[in-house]
Amino acid sequence: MTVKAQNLIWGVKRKPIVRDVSLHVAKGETVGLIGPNGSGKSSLLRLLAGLKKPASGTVEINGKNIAQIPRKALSRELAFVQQSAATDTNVTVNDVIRLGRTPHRSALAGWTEADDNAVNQALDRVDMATRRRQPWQTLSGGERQRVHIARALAQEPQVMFLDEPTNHLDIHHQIEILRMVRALDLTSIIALHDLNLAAMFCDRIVVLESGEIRACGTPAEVLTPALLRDVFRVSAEITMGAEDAAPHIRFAAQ
Ligand SMILES: Nc1ncnc2c1ncn2[C@@H]1O[C@H](COP(=O)(O)OP(=O)(O)OP(=O)(O)O)[C@@H](O)[C@H]1O
Repeated sequence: MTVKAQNLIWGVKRKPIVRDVSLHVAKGETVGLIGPNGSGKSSLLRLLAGLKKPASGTVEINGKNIAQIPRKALSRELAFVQQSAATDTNVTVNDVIRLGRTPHRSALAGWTEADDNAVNQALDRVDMATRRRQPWQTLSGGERQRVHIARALAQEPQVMFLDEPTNHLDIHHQIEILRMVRALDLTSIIALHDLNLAAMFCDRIVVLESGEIRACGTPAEVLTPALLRDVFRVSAEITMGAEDAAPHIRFAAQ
């Protein structure tokens, strides 16, 4: 599914937070959203996913304006993995992931084999199949994060929005989760702080600065020493990978 944002504007009181953002994401693309703290990444993701209403501008998923799609129908198409999402404490891993099936179920229908398959697959994908009975409150931060990703996968969306999904994860699981998201046959937009991971796993990168798109393109086009200096205020050297390998950023200590 394609995602198309046109002239999105959103703010709080008199403070503009997302300023005239237009963006087109192709079907199957993995797009990284990077930018300094407070640049508007989470706000933009929430606008794109229909969790916030823009002051003006539109978001279309596969050509349909999301403002006109009922919430439940929208939840069958797109999933959102929040930054450290809260979950009811008195539940198991399995319970949390089953919630991902809610948009696919009607009030009268029972739990189906398709629901079971989606939950089992999601558990396998995040490497949590052996933990399905574990109480949520006993999980580590990284395990909770993986369970939230599994809940989104159980939703079987066509578009996935992930807000810093690698927070709390060890390096193995950071790479595993991003590799998996990229390999899924869906469109994904991921807010990330680790620029090298963004370069490794994203087809394109969008750079936000003070709520505006500062740059947009392939990792090699976007991640230049000048942009890193101007937007992130760091000195860095970029080593270009051979053929289609990702560029690698080496940050200077000062
Ligand atoms: N509901 C709100 N009320 C007031 N200010 C808000 C609200 N939501 C976001 N902001 C402000 O908007 C700015 C952008 O926030 P946002 O969370 O979108 O940034 P971000 O790029 O995701 O940041 P980070 O990298 O720190 O997670 C911040 O200055 C934040 O304080």
